Amino acid sequence: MGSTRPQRLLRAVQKNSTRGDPQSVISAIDHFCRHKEWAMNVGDEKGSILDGVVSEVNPSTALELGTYCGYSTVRIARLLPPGSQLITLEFNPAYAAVAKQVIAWAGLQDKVQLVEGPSGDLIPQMKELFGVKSFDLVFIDHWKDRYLADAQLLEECGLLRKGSVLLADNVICPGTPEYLEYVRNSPRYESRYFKSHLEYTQAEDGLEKSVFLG
Ligand SMILES: O=C(NC/C=C/[C@H]1O[C@@H](n2cnc(C(F)(F)F)c2)[C@H](O)[C@@H]1O)c1cc([N+](=O)[O-])cc(O)c1O
Ligand SMILES: [Mg+2]
Repeated sequence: MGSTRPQRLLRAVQKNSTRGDPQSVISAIDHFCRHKEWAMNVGDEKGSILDGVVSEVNPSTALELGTYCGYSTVRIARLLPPGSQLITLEFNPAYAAVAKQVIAWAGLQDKVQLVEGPSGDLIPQMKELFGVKSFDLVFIDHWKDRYLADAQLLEECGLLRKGSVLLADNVICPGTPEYLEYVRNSPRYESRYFKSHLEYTQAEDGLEKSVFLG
């Protein structure tokens, strides 16, 4: 059984970065994806926009939908203040296994709770499983046809408060048209588009930042 791309990405991290140094892990993944094998990480260009929003929000509780190999998990967790927590949801056990090792290699395992399963089941359990009152920041980067349903589920479960920030990847490429239409037209959100490029390419893509107004 040959290796998978996530496994090769993990090997590149262990070979080309320093244990306990998140920035070196980020650089090793970006180098691997730019020069060896493309992978669907948010990447360095959109990643800088993500960093800016994380720093601005300075969340005590953050949620990520779609861990994949843990690249954006590391980007977010490295910026979190002491005592804050990032919960990241991953559906695919093989991806979760790789992400756990990437997060541990970066030394960020104490700030991150990686939970395996479908968002539809897990989001309603956030309060009872982790004592979450509400999320200050949600980074949405999972299946594009789940963005809208999961944003509405977060609302319905009372997991958003006045000022909670949703940051969505890929709103242009591959695109999330119904989510975009919702957050841009709903009176419950103040939404803004950050134009960028699809990771490691020159294609247009961007992030949509939407503040929940309560
Ligand atoms: O399809 C893309 N991303 C889909 C990403 C999907 C990832 O989210 C996980 N997930 C599914 N449900 C959950 C939850 F939350 F339920 F646990 C987590 C999946 O297992 C997968 O690891 C994509 C594609 C391109 N591209 O250029 O094609 C570029 C990108 O940046 C992309 O993100
Ligand atoms: Mg993405």
